[in-house]
Amino acid sequence: MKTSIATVTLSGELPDKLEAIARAGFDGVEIFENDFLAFDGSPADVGRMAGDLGLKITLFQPFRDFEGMPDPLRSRTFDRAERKFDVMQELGTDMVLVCSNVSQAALGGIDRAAADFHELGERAARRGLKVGYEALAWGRYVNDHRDAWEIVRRADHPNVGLILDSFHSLSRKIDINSIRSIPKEKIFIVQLADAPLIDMDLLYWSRHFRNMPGEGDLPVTAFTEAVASTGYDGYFSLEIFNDQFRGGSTRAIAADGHRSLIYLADQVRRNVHTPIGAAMPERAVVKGVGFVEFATDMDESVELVSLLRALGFRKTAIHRSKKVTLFEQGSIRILVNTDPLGFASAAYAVHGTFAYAIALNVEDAAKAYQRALALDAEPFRQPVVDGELEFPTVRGVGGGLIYLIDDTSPLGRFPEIDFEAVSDETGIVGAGLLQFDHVAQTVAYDEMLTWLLFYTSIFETRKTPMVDIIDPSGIVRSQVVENEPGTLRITMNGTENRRTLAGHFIAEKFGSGIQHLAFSTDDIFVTARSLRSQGFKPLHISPNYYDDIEARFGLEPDLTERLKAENILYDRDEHGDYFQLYSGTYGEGFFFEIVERRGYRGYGAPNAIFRIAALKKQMRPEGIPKDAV
Ligand SMILES: O=C(O)c1ccc(O)c(O)c1
Ligand SMILES: [Mg+2]
Repeated sequence: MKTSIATVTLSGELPDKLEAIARAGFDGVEIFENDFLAFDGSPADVGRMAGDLGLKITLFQPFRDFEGMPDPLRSRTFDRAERKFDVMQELGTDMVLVCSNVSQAALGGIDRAAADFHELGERAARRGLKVGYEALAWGRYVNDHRDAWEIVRRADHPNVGLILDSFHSLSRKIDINSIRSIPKEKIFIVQLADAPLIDMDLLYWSRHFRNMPGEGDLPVTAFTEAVASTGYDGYFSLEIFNDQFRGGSTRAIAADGHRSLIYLADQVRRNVHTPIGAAMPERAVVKGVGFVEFATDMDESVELVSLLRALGFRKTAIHRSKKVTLFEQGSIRILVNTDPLGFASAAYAVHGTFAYAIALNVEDAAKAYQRALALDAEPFRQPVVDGELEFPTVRGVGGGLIYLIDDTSPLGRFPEIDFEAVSDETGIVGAGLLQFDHVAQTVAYDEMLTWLLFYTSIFETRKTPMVDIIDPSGIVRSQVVENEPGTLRITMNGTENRRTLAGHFIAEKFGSGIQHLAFSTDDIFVTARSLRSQGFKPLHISPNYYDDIEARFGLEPDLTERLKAENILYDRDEHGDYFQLYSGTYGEGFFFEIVERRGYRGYGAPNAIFRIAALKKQMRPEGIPKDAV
């Protein structure tokens, strides 16, 4: 797939945009006229900058309100076009995008528009240029690619072709099969954008809420499949108008864009066997969370370890060459790394005690790694001692690590190979914790789409609709990435407001990362009792909560009493019941959760407000300012 992106997608000045676009790996760039007008240099300077970076200028755009104008406006639009052609020739691009007319002055009529395009084609041809016509979803007469195509067909000029833009076609639910019969040489370029499904005015939706393919809800893959079925082998160009992107990190947004196109090409290649993308292994099937590793130091590890012990974890092994201890319960493994050397200690120096790494147990770690790299994941390596394992590793949220392990290679036997078994003399008995239920990451709001695309493109997962979590100090957006069997569940909470619990965590931890770990049990009451006997102090939940849920769900008073006695939260969905028990907070707001699912598929979002209020109350003395609650 030949990739391109419009400068309008990114924030910053034109040179920064071009640099980020080249660095992300795009082949081409669409120069948006406003970016050029705001730039203090000649068209030739822009052309040279792009050329030096190895970027082809795929398009100059937009040229507005052209077709169907009555005289004398008509002759003026042709004069305007000639001026644009001058700029294009200096820039070194051969194509201009003409978007359908929105002017009140415009006259309708397919033949009139076709005649105008024929003449424009003649003028363009004299200079060796091409004209592409795009139907804006809100065009006055032309707002459907089928009509734009009919105009292009009747214009009947080799220098006039069609520009398809997934947003305009999909936002208006136009049958995309209509694309299949368009001759590929008449499709001059294809623009791609996704968007979340929001019921709003088309123009406003398009100008503010577009996002990268795979980040929204539109069937962009099916659209691209229809384009691919024509044999089209030109550029696929991202054109994303998004307020957040225009205020975001230029490089990060460009990188997301490139990833989105690789992933899209991979899906199209698999679905319709059209070789539009490079072959790569399938999305990795995750069988479970292999372990979570904390970075800490000797002093701070004391409190963490006592919390793990209170949760019923036993020390089972120590690393052969590093200061790393393995704790286990059920199939849950937690590593506590106090080694003064290496990445963990660097992560600790920046963030304090922190769950900085997570191992995903996949079917085939080598293949998963290959796919991650094909999708632009950043590889990570550090020296390992001879005879010890080297996990394939990529950088994850907040600069943390994602190790890839499997059961088919020696990687899965790391506890025997890299560790030496020890026996825990503390007499700790387990509390019935079985496995990781979910890993909750708190991320800066403007990184949520980045990580959503990262997880869903590399791993066999799906996203669930974003929900709003009510923090007493503001809204936190929550997005789940999970797989069908529930062996990988990641919740991402995003916020910009540092008075929320999530925002406080990001601010004090210097960035995004894992804020809580949830473990499963198959009997929450037995677990709660056993934890209590070992000195675990659950998060105290207000008695008012229990009066409310008794009424809301029609619970038996006896059950309500048991929940209240153990500070267990309750929720229910159409699949079953959910029970949640929380620890207090540790450090800047890290905590543990224990859940029992009886068929329930969600994450207890309705309980979040009560849980957050209780956590904040507990943190208040040294944590969040009192007025934050
Ligand atoms: O919003 C617009 O005006 C606009 C302009 C050019 C495009 O290619 C487009 O898709 C939208
Ligand atoms: Mg467009």
